[in-house]
Amino acid sequence: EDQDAEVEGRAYMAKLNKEMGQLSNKQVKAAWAYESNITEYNKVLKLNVSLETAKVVKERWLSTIQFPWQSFKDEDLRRQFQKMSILGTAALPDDKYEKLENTITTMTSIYAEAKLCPHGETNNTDCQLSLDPDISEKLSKSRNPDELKHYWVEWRNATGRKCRQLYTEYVTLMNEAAKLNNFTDAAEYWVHDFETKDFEKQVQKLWNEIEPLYMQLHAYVRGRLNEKYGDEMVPKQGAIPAHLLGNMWSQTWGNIYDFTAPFQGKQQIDVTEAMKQQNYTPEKMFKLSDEFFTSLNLSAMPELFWKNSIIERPKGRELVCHASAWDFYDGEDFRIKECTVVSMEELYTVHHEMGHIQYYLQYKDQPNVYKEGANSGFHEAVGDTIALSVSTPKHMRKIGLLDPQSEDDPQADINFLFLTALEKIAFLPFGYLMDVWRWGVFKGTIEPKNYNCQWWNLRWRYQGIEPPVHRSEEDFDPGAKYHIVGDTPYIRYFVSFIIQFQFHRALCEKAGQFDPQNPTSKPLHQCDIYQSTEAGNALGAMLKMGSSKPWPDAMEALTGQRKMDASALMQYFSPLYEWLKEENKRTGETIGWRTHPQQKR
Ligand SMILES: C=C(C[SeH])C(=O)N1CCC[C@H]1C(=O)O
Ligand SMILES: [Zn+2]
Repeated sequence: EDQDAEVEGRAYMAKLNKEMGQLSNKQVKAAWAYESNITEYNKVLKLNVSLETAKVVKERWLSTIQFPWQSFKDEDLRRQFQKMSILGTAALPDDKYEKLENTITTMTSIYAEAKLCPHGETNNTDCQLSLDPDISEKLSKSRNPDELKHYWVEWRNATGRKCRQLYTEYVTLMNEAAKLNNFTDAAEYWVHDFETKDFEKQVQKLWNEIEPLYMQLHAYVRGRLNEKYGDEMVPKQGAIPAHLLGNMWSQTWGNIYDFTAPFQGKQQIDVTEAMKQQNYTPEKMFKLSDEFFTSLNLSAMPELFWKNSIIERPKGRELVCHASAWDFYDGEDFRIKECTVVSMEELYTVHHEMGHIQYYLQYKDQPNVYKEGANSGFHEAVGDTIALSVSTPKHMRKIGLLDPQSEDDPQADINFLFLTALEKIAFLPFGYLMDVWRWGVFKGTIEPKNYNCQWWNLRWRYQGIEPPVHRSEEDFDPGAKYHIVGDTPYIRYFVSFIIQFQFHRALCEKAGQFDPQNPTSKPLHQCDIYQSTEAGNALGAMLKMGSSKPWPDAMEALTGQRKMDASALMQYFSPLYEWLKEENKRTGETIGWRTHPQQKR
């Protein structure tokens, strides 16, 4: 009868995939309606659909686990059953599931609707500044430490501080759900998705390999900040004050390129001004990205995408502005929601989100259960990999955002590598510590009474930054970051920032723009795979797999490697690494940060 069970199991799974697709479509539609227009009505609607869906999913799960799928002969059918046998948070009893959904929705709304008063205004009447675009622009452009401190502190008062209790409840419910799925805690449940034993060890090892490069970048940038803001504000051997790095969370430092660039006076490589002069619009940015993908013989965005996406902040309503890409699981409806501003930084976010949509398009004919990235890091890496080609001065000249005769001298080359390092290397410790903190919280090694203190210990230890003002356990600074209140895991971005360089190296090889036998003949950081159908076909073949095979198989299909490997990233940045070591030695910079977080007065 085993044979019959497998025959029946195959028919059952085919039907289940179809039904789960329809359920997902319904649930995503309700989530989209709410996140693109935050009203009480849409919140209730979204919650009801979630509850209803969870009930059906739990019922189906009870049938799924009846099958003797572990003994099925067909490996692929076993894999589908194995994935469907993990129920997730729907395993919670109805009232707790509703509480969990409500808690996440409430925290996300607090974050999305937060408004601040302008700095220096005494009459606090028109406090209507929102994160996107107003406050982000202040953090990016202001060179006034008091103004930067104002927005840094007030944002945390308006978001994290208001979510501390909610977050504690969220953690309890997440751990209950994890246990109902036979995981020790929610950390194990989240890490399970990577199907990689000793996953935490592997990412820790990757960070250790990259840390020396980060330390050199940190020392150099601190030197420039010390020049600009003085010894009092930026001690030469201390941690960097978090509010001076051009970003609300100090997670990427590209916005302070202007006064930190190694060779000043070189040709401008921040193309934001050129975009504005050429009347770039959000639509033009998306069309530019679409054309890059089609130049690789990958899929164009379908008409429905242009019709249903929201690519500019709509007026007169509240919405979740954090950029996102949506699969409606019906093979036709794919959308991006992004409060796009015209800037170079945002052009990369556009490519990032378009990479998600391209992945959805490539695996749209997979069974529903496989409509996901080989792992969640793969999904975050697609758009960024393309953006590594787009960002090259060579490509920017090709599309007219850099003037053609601009010099191609070694100093300009270092400047470009430095700008990319401010985005990619500066990010790595942040991308790592976000879930180190959350794994600790879920495991219970970080208790509610130490949430904020432990957060700053990690921020100090891995990023070498410190808060501009005293922090206490009245604050809840992790909650000032979208992914924490939005229940979105983050180690996926750390994985992405490693593997995107492996993908880039493999694609550049296929495009004839990199020779592994002679890596310096065509430097990896100057490679642009634009219009290479060899590269595009190889990328498409991997994307089409979705999660139908364990991710090492997908990685091998494209790169020939089966492991995450920092060597591609180190190869890409090696000219900068050498320059930074030389420069820091020449100027006598201290590498690292000695002083412990000073208790700010
Ligand atoms: C753009 C997205 C949506 Se998936 C994002 O959250 N990212 C992209 C890079 C890191 C991370 C962040 O903003 O913190
Ligand atoms: Zn993403």
